[in-house]
Amino acid sequence: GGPQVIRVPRRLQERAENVKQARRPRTAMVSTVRAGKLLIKSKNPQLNQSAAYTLGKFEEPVLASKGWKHKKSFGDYFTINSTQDLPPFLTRRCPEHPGHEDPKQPITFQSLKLCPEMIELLRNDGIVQPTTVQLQAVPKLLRGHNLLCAAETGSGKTLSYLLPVIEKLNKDRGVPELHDFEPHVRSVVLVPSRELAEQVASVAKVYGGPFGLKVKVVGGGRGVGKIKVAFAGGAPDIVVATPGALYKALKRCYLNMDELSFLVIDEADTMFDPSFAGLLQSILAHARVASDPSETVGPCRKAQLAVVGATFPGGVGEVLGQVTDLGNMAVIKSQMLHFLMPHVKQMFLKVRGADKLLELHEALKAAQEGTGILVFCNGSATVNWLGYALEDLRMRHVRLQGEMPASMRAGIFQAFQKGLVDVLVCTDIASRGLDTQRVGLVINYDFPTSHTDYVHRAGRVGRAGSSSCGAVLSFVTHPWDVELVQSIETAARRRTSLPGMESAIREPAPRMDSNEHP
Ligand SMILES: Nc1ncnc2c1ncn2[C@@H]1O[C@H](COP(=O)(O)OP(=O)(O)OP(=O)(O)O)[C@@H](O)[C@H]1O
Repeated sequence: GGPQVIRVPRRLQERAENVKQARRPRTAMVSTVRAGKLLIKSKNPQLNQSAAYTLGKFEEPVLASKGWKHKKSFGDYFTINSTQDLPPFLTRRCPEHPGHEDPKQPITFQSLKLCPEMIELLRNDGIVQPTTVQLQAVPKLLRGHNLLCAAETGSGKTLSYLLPVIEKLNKDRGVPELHDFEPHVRSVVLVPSRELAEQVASVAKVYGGPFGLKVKVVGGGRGVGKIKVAFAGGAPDIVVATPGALYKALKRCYLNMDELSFLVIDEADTMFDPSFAGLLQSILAHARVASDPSETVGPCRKAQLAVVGATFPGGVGEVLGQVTDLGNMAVIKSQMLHFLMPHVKQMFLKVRGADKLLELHEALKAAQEGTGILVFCNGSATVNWLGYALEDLRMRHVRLQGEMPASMRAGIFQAFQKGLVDVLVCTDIASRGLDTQRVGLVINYDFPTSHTDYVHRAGRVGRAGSSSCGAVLSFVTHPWDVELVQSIETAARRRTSLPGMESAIREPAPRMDSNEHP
């Protein structure tokens, strides 16, 4: 007979069509490109994503870096474009700020109740409007609170604690020095590297010096003699120190923290990292930390504690909860914490290990003369090797890594900072806290091994006071780099914070009672 006709019921037909739809590649279904600026620009234009496109809540983004574990992907690239010209932490107007009468007027430092001399000093440096973190932190510290302050890189955290510290030290001159042999220090700022200590101390001198406050800096690696000398001339008002050096000074009684009014722990996540945590606890044992503002006044006053940082990955809250009562700390957390910076262009290039030097050379040659460039490597050996390779290519640069002797490290960062040389090849030692207003380009020669390191390295550009927003160029070589790249790309496309860092501050671990310790 004739051909057999099988009739498929209409309902079944519809269902089959639905399945086909769902199986169709997503790119063919949803175009992520709209009119206007691109957020993600990929080598394959199909994978571009417009700034105007919003990803659905349950929609999985299609990533430009999807196949990057595969060898075929070498030569592929994509860019996360900047979507705004100004950094998010600059305040223009803030109608919600109490005491700010006219919401149309920009807020100035006047509204922060700093003394007129200080406001004048700031104005001389072109600092007129407080950043969001300064706006929140300064009043809290002036009122005597302990503070946990989490705000993005380059948002002006240094002044947010130094200004109230200086203001209060200036107003309250303390008791005259009685015991010369053991100088009493009134405030201590702890930072993880000697370069950062120098930098914070120089800011403290600029704004504390005119009020007659004495600032000293002590860093490790130079023997106890140097530490002793630093305190030989009597008690400084502000000591900026690395934990190792401060601990030595305390142990040998070159310094005493009995009359301490302020203890600041900057770059908190590094400081609470296992490599420093023990030392930090020993230091904290020398300080009497106030548990509320009423204890910070009077003859038996205790010290205010400020813990400051740009990244608070999971775990920090726990360690912190063991050294201080988190319940009594005022918490400031900026809205953009752990987000990719929207004002910085970030490029990712999948490149073979053997081609990295060539790509780096091209990028350095293409950069505008006079632009500061940081080239990050994951280890000291790579910094040294790359240094020799760049010498062969006659590319002028300086190097900074933690395994250099302290004498060699001295002055290197300043030389770069002053613009004597444009290229600094370094490890993550330079990613933490160093203020690099002149840096226009960060190059990840080696891809960082954590989100935290990516955020801090990228945070060396686009800082408050920088003239341009700058850019980040990352070389991606190994399959194990790819997952991190993919999660960064996903966060960019979804406009969310980087994963794994969200809850560290909001949900601190409950405080462990001392008698519960094993
Ligand atoms: N209100 C302001 N207006 C303009 N520039 C400012 C202001 N406050 C600070 N700055 C400048 O911004 C730069 C960055 O500040 P700072 O080094 O304190 O950033 P940070 O938040 O500590 O960053 P990081 O997390 O990288 O340590 C400094 O050069 C500082 O002088």
